[in-house]
Amino acid sequence: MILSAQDLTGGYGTINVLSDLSFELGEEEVLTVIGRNGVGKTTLMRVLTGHLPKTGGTIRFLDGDTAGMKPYALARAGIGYVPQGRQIFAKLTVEENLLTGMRAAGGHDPDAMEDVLEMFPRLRERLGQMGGTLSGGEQQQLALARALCGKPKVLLLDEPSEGIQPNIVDLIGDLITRIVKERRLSVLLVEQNLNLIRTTAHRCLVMDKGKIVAEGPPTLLDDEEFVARHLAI
Ligand SMILES: Nc1ncnc2c1ncn2[C@@H]1O[C@H](COP(=O)(O)OP(=O)(O)OP(=O)(O)O)[C@@H](O)[C@H]1O
Repeated sequence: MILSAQDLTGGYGTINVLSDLSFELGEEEVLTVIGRNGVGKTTLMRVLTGHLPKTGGTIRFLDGDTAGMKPYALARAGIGYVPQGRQIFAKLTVEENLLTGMRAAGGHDPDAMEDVLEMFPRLRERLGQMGGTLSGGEQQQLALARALCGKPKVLLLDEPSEGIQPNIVDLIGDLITRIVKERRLSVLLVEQNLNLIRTTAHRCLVMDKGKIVAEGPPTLLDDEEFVARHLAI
């Protein structure tokens, strides 16, 4: 087990969105979090990465309690995060964006950049281009590459398929599978895209009203009624 939450609560001010939420992410596991709009998936990612405070419960990463750790400390410790909407720096070049990923994790390792560019030939061709002028699919690749530049041990991805055409979604799926195999990473993936879940996930957590209400293999998604109940599609 590399990352876990036990009885986690948290949210915005006095509004608790997460309600006694518990899960465990195993080593080299791709664990998908599914659930309808507004059940708290992004809130969970933000609490796990220290961008929102928890109000109760415990988060453990690599056998240590993360209580009190700020986002930069969690990034340095090895929690990589690609937020919803990608949030790359529009006015920085692709290369500068990648360097911010390295610095956020506390280092400057030219080999890390080279390793990442080997996975993303499209970005290598565009190192000098402004982030904001990339296509949506290229921006998602940049966000993923930037997180990988920090050599994380766990990657938290919030809806990487959002607003992206199907062939790039397939590419992102291949990259996730490759990253897990080659870098021995674990991935917590918030996703609504059935194809991406089916091709990458080892296990699914189903979230409703701030809690995990079910858990099982991706074959859960073969049940249309289940999909209609728990996915926002
Ligand atoms: N900054 C905020 N202040 C107050 N409430 C918020 C804030 N951001 C989100 N919420 C509320 O928290 C709840 C959970 O939102 P969250 O974004 O975590 O859901 P989600 O499952 O990620 O949804 P989606 O699938 O639409 O991205 C929602 O009711 C939302 O309105």
